[in-house]
Amino acid sequence: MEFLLLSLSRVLVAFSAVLCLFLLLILTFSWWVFPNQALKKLKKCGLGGPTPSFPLGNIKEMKKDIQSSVVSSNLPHDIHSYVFPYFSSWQKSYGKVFVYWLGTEPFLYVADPEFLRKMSTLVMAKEWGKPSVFRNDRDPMFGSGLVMVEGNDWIRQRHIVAPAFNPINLKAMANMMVESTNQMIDRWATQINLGNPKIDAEKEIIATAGDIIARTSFGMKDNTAREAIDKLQALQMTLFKTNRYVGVPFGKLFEVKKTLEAKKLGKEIDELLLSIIEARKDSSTKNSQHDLLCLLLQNNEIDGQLGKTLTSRELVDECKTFLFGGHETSALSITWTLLLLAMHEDWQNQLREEIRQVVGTEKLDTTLLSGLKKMKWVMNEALRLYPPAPNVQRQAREDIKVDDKTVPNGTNMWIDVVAMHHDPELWGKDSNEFRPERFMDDVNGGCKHKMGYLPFGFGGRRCVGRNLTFMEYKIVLTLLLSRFTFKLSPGYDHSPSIMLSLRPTHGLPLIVHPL
Ligand code: HEM
Repeated sequence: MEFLLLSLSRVLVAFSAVLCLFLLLILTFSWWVFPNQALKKLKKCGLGGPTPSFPLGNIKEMKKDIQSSVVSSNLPHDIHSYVFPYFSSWQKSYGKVFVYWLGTEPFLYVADPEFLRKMSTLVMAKEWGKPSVFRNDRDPMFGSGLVMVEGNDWIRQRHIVAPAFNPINLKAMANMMVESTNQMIDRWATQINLGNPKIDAEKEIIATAGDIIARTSFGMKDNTAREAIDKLQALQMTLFKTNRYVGVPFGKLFEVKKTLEAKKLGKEIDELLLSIIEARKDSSTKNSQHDLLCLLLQNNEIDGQLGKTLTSRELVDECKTFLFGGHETSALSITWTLLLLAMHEDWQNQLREEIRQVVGTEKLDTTLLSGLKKMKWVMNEALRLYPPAPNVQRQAREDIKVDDKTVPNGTNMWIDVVAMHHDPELWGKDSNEFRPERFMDDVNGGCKHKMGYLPFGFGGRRCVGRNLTFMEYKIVLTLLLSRFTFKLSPGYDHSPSIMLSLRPTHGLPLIVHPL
């Protein structure tokens, strides 16, 4: 018996030793050998950048730079070195195209529109990848929805999703937008009547945009949709407000609690959305409503005959993408505009006058909104100075040769939209000033390169929801400007920050007065 126990313990010791050796080998290869091979290859391909340390890559410097960055009080719109201090300082040493590392994942930084143009003439939309490291990390938020999917699956999904956003379908959603905005206006009026003209505009606009996207996605102010939006916001906090180590091998082990929390929230959101979708499929009114879900289900039926459909899983992921992507970005484009208009009362007055001339002062006729030209310039300028989506991402799925450089297959790409939108070489000396008239005669705002202005991304993967945003933007601004005048509250603290999207960290308090 004693002999048996002794033999068993020896086997266990030997097994543990082999296991440790195996783990050590995995760590050595993933933390050292593979990243070093990739680093050498990138250098050989002509791509330099800050030296990474393994296994964190350049994460340490990035975190340190964020803590020490200060927004310039003279030039409040010169935000690049504030929101991306590390990119701003690396640009000075390595130029507008270089490689940096998130853990053991190489990222090609691009702030040169000509480099981007050359790459995108070589790679078609369906051939681009989305960084696997982000796809994996953000799975609870976007799943395999249109934002993340690649190849033939992307073509199939885009083919079904894009028609839902055509102008005729969007027109049918305008009334829902007007109704939600009017409810916000009533709240503001009540608060002002009670003697409190200080409105937390960011919070209000985010809530209203949430209402609008719940209605445009699911047709009604469904509490289930509202609950899903609240959970998506909690998920965003969990994923982007923590000290996580994306790209670092086994990085999730540093934040097990947050990872599990994100998974749980993702699952709860999926269940909520699935219940809405299944109920709609069984509903007798499924074909008579004018919301995005109804349009997706209709397109699904038509395309089903060609064997191209969205599965229930994909429908859930699409709805999740609309709820989060469509809500947050649109709300921020309006919020940043309110900041800019509060700082430039002359533009408030110009827009008010345009509204009076084009749409009048009676009940809003949304078919007239396309005549609001100056409002479009203001929107474009706000999206330039404060792009809600501050970067665009891709991953190379083949070697891409641009002049003397080769971007190897598998390299992730981070296209720095904030940098390009503020670059004086592209926009001139006044690149950090609010000058909507630069868009008067040019949809690119006079940018010296047609790929230097990318608020909605580029190529075949450009944002599918932009027309919905334009309509929402014009409705909310028209109704607000027709009722109120506003200026910045003295308590406003200008500190934009990145939480996936570009947000005002401490909200936007405005002092609002009825006209
Ligand atoms: C101001 C508002 C918005 C901004 C700034 C914005 C920005 C973007 C950007 C930068 C991309 C990535 C494009 C690329 O990779 O080249 C994108 C993609 C996308 N957006 Fe938007 N977006 C906005 C509104 C919306 C709305 C309202 C919806 C839907 C309700 C939406 C749904 C999507 C979807 C589904 C994609 C993926 C498209 C694809 O990969 O084929 N977005 N958006």
